[in-house]
Amino acid sequence: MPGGVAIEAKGLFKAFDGKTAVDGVDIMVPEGTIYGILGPNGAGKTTTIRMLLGIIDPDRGERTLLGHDEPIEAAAIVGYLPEERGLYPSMTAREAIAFMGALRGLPLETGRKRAEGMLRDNGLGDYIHKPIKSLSKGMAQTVQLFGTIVHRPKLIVLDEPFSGLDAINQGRLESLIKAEAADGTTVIFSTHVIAHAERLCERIAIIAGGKLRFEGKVSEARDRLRPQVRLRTRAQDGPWRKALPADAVQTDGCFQFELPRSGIEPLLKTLIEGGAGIEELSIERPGLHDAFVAIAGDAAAREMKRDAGMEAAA
Ligand SMILES: Nc1ncnc2c1ncn2[C@@H]1O[C@H](COP(=O)(O)OP(=O)(O)OP(=O)(O)O)[C@@H](O)[C@H]1O
Repeated sequence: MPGGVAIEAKGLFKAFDGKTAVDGVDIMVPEGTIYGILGPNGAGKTTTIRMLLGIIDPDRGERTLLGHDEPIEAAAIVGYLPEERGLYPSMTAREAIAFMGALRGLPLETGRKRAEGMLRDNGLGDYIHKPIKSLSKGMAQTVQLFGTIVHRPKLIVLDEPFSGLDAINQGRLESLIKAEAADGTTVIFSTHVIAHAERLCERIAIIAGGKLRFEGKVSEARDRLRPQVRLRTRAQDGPWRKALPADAVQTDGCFQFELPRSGIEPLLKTLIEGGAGIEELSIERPGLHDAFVAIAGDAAAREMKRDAGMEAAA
């Protein structure tokens, strides 16, 4: 049913051995959209995903997955890539994919045919009958992803799917996610890299320290900040300067300030009439990174950067 809700969760709470991991997370994922769960390592993303899927039960809160109050009942129409990757090293790429499909109820023969098609279409045709242990880490991860979606699930859930992939394979994965969503599949993924969510997602949840900091449209998150104006003038001073906001910052001969509530036109009029000589003017809408900092704070944004840096160095 297009226009429906694939996942709805309210007030999810989970503690392990008395230590709170997730505290009051609400999530609403419209069908056929791409949804991101953003947060630094240890924020509670995996625990949230496990609760949404019914792998673990929340201590408090409710969730509905594809219309099921018991999420595990929807398992056959869900594809889940866990954060811990792993395939049987001796299985061939084709068998690994077909086997994962069979676990979700797909006949083995159908799985094998689809596996061959997916591997060929993605430049891995030579590896159909090769064992997993002969593949690179990125290739093995791609094979596991194919195994996750071979039964053509209605909902794809990917826990940190970009981790461990190089830039080219990350780009391929982004294209695959977009293609699945264009076909009407709902995709939800967790990440500590804001750029992936910014490029792909319609809606996001920002989680830090187990708490939900934001849930809603990416555009709503970005609209929490005022657009930024950059202005370079030929004249350095004049009566027109009084028209600039008091907190305008001047760096390298460029003024930077938030777009005034009155808009840019009254300011432009004063600059033009005052002979300031406009050499450069831009009005930029803040990106998701700036919105993340405003919502979750500098410390959480620094943790995200650190996590991404540690991963690149690994
Ligand atoms: N089974 C468990 N037993 C005990 N503590 C757990 C368990 N699962 C998660 N935790 C704790 O809950 C907190 C949230 O972990 P979670 O794995 O959900 O975070 P995350 O955002 O997915 O981060 P990461 O990407 O590092 O896994 C962490 O402090 C973690 O140590």
